[in-house]
Amino acid sequence: MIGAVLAGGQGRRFGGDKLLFRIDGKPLIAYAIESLEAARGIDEVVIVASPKNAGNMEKLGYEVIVDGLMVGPIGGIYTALSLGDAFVVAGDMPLIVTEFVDYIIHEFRKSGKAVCVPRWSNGYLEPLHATYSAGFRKILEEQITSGDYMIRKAIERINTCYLPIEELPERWRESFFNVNRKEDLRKFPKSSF
Ligand SMILES: Nc1nc2c(ncn2[C@@H]2O[C@H](COP(=O)(O)OP(=O)(O)OP(=O)(O)O)[C@@H](O)[C@H]2O)c(=O)[nH]1
Repeated sequence: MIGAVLAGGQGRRFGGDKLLFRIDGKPLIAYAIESLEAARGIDEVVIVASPKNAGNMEKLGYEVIVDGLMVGPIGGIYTALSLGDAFVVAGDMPLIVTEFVDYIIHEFRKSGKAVCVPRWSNGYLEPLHATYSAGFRKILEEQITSGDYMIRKAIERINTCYLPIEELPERWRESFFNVNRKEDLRKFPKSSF
């Protein structure tokens, strides 16, 4: 299983290159990478970068695959799946709980389904903290070709393994925390920002 970290956004709300923004001396994206590297279910971590970000990400010393589509996170997942089954996260999620990642990978394998994704009781999905099979790439391709880039719609077309978030340990929820704006860094406990 690949661990794929998406790094193709523009960071408009943050105002600049947020994934390289250093928190306690470490680039924001490194936090997500290290949490995935620690997961037992993940063999290799790859950054799925925009052509613009690829060089900088390579400099960090990680494996990079270039997303040539650039149609948003759905294209990042599509690119990651060219390498095989993947657990996909956003690069701006610094508090990923490794135990939760392993739980999702375990449930994915147990279910035999094409996707395993956490879901809130109001129906909201967390598709950037989910496991996808390589076979789901075909469905994503159809969705992208249709011109509608909503990941959710592709997921809802197939028989998916949904994990009810409210029934899981509450401490795992910090996994979903992501940095959109500079102010969000204040919520990041490790930061002295
Ligand atoms: N590979 C890839 N990753 C993407 C793409 N668009 C967004 N991402 C990543 O997906 C995650 C969520 O992105 P967004 O919140 O939509 O965009 P953002 O750049 O983080 O922030 P804004 O520009 O402020 O919306 C981040 O890790 C982005 O780097 C894309 O086209 N390709």
